Amino acid sequence: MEITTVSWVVGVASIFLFYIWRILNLLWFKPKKIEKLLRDQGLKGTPYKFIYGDLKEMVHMTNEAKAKPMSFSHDIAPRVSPFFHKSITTLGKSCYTWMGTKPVVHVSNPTLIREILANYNKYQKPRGGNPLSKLLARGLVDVEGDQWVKHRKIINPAFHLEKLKHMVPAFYVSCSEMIDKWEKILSEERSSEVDVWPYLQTFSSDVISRTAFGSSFEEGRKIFELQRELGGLIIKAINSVYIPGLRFLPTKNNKRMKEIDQQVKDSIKSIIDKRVVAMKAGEASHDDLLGILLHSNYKEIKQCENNNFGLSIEDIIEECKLFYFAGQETTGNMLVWTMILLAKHSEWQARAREEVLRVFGDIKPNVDGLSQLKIINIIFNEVLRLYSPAVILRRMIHDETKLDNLTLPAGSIIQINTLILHHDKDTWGEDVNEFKPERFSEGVSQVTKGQVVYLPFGGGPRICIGQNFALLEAKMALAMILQRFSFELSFSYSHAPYTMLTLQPQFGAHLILHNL
Ligand code: HEM
Repeated sequence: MEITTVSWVVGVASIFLFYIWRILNLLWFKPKKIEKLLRDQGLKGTPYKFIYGDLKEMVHMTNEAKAKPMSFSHDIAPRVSPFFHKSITTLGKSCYTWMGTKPVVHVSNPTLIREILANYNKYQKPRGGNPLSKLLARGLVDVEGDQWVKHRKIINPAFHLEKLKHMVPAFYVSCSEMIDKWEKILSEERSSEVDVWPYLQTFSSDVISRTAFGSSFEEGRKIFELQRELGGLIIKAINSVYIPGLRFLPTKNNKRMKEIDQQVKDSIKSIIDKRVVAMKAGEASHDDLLGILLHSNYKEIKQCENNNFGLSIEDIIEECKLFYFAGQETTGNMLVWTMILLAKHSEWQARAREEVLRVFGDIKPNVDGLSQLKIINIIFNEVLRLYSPAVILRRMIHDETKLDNLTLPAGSIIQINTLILHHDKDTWGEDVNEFKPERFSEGVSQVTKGQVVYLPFGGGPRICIGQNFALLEAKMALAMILQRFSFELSFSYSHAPYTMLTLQPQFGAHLILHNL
């Protein structure tokens, strides 16, 4: 009896010690081993700190930077990415930091960046973070390997230039609605202060609702309002709590997030069901993103004569949700920074307006004319360099990988600091922090000398699928704005770029609009 009790106690103690060892290994010994491995290869980095890695310092530095606006300068990396900026400045352009227990290897060598972005099977999108972020966006951004090839092939036709032409009327209507609101504000006086940021957000959101769902625009708008609420709740959850596990409890916020997710899925499904019925009756439009996607999916299934080859309805729901998250905020941001920069650099605003008036006069902008806007093109290039909406690109390796002369352990995160690369003196020259659109006048590859150092839309096979869509939309909006208004910075404008997923003006974009 006693012997049985002793063996039972020994058994339980062994299991207990085994788990303690596994936890300690995961949280301490393994990261410390990785740290030594990276250091022994000559890479400098921050020392690993228990469980959190650099998370606490990152949050602290970000909060400190966010506490006050900066003076008007385009040298924004120290405010936007204070921790990564400091790490790269003090440890070198190639270094490592810690995201919890995972090493983050920062890569800035253009040849290695090219290799990472080209090999999408080896260097995959990071996984295993907060499961709540899955509610935000899945679809194309969240698949790998053959699945990604299949998704991208079916979705690609929706973004062909030929198809995008049909979306231009939706860009025009959404922008007219925004301009009407500004004209109403200015109806009493010739000039008025307007925070243009919320208007540009609504504009880019309406564009996606219209172009994604066509005639079901109003239903689409409601869906995207819910998605915006969901986005806010998710960011709050990710930012406010960093005690592992706590964010997954059934709190009021967490419950609301799941509720919205279900509502959004049900509503999109109902739009799709109606559309499929209309398609079968030969009455459906093929000119909006959903129509093109369903058509392309149907073709793929028919060609392969097997339902397994196409996307499921669940997949299509996720792609529709993704269009909103990937396309709304990014394009709104690009436009808001363009307006802020043109308000500050009035000579470029005048040159852009001159071009728009020369091409269109005061008539409605059309696709052919938009493709002739060269000054606006170089202005966008420079805005996307200085104020890139996506400030970092991340990849993860699942097996030990050789990158140049480094051996990177499985589970490492690879980080390409787009914003910091775009502000690197060694690449762009002494005037790196000046707004000089003319640097792009001979094209992007001329200024970058063909190197992979300019990545506002990412690069390689997984480059942004919506870049032509975004640029056409932004050109239409800017052309229409320049036809009607001139603008300058208001005294109440505070320069405070910061990231909430993408790069935004923290205190809005207060401009003085003048009726022309
Ligand atoms: C100025 C506007 C935009 C910017 C700056 C931007 C930026 C980016 C970047 C940097 C990536 C690559 C991410 C990575 O490699 O990890 C990306 C991917 C993507 N973007 Fe955009 N984007 C914009 C507009 C849009 C629009 C309008 C849409 C759709 C309506 C869109 C849909 C997507 C999708 C689906 C992907 C994933 C592609 C894939 O993984 O194959 N984006 N975007």
